Amino acid sequence: MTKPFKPGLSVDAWALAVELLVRWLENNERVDVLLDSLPRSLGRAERGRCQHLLFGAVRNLGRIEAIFTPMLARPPRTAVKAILLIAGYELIEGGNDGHTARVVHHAVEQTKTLASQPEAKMVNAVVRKISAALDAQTVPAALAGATELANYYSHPEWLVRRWLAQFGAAGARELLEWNQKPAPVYARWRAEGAPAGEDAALFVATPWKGFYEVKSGSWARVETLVNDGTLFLQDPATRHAIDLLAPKTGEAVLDACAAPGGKSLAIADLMGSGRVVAVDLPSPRIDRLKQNLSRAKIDVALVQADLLQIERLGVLEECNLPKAYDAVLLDVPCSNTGVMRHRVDVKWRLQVSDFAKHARQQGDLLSAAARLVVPGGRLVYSTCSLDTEENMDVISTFLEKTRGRFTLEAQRISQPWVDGHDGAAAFVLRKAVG
Ligand SMILES: C[S@@+](CC[C@H](N)C(=O)[O-])C[C@H]1O[C@@H](n2cnc3c(N)ncnc32)[C@H](O)[C@@H]1O
Repeated sequence: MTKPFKPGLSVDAWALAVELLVRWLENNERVDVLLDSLPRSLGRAERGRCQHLLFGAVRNLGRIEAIFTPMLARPPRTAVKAILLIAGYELIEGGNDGHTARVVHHAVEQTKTLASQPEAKMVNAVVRKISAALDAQTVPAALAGATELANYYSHPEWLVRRWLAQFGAAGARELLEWNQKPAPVYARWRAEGAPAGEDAALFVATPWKGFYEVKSGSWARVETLVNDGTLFLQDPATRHAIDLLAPKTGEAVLDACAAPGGKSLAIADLMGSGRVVAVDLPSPRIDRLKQNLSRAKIDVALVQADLLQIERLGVLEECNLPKAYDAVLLDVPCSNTGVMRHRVDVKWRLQVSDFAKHARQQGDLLSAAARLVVPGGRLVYSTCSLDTEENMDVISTFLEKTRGRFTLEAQRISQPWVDGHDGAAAFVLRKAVG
């Protein structure tokens, strides 16, 4: 086990990445939560390097583990496994002449401090063999089976099988390749116009109106722009739900699963005036929602409540808020299969049974949200899932259950390998007038 953080201690990013990876391997803590636990005193560059190594190792875990596991007589201690994974990721990343020798040397020196001298000897031999094995690997052939794809592209085999069945060999392969690339950071520019003056140099324009890619190394200034509300860090895929909701000035709009508030803010930005109500369960996510909503130009009411109970308990009436809304957005919890490039640990947490579990919850939330729509009003159901079971299947079941009281007017599905950004799905349903 590596040493725990000590405030004020001078630490290097590599050792910190090993420590976080140990915690992830042992306790399955979420990687974003682990990163949040890094000491505040850590410099921006070290924090960035630590994140890069941790994400890279988690993203490539399956491929590296499949190489080194058969080389070892018994499983290594977790700290040594973390060292092998991070060194393995550095080898995958590649570098100039002498890169392998530098990676081996560094991993060996770190093992002496973070583990033990005998383990350093083993790391020396195994990292060299990982390098040779990676050099010998070739990209799987066009019709490679699920096992080979799962190993090479570092995904659970059951998930690869599911994607092969849903997206075909070419789509599944492109999705796997997509998920293995480091994800750019995107921002939605909230201020008038586009980034100008010195700020223009921090961003790359995208084909998606209002969205910019944040250039690496821009973070110091970008953080200020986030804090003063000029921009919001958000993937272009989020626009689909907002476009379909089409909130208008003066309307009453409910964001029924709002935290951390990216879509509430986009709704408020479009409306100019009107009533926006943001609902989410009481949880620590509410603090981020509050913080983000304080940046909206119009008044957004925040309600901490369970959407499934909101009507029965008369929560909206108690808060003097409308009981029904011109437009309701329901951005449900889901498998996150559309955002795995950003959320690198999701693929290792997900279980095949999660899809049905999510679909049941999504169906219940959809029925609850539907009761809060005025006659003639619109209900947008959205996910960041690519999976039919959480998208069209949920909508079909809902339409069947509501027997003509709602009509599906439009849908948008983005697939990363087709659209060039995160995956998402959005469906707009119109409530009958009578
Ligand atoms: C995908 S996230 C929403 C993201 C948000 N719309 C945004 O753009 O920032 C799903 C949210 O649904 C919330 N949620 C789950 N069950 C809920 C319930 N029964 N009532 C209210 N909110 C719920 C979760 O707490 C979570 O914040």
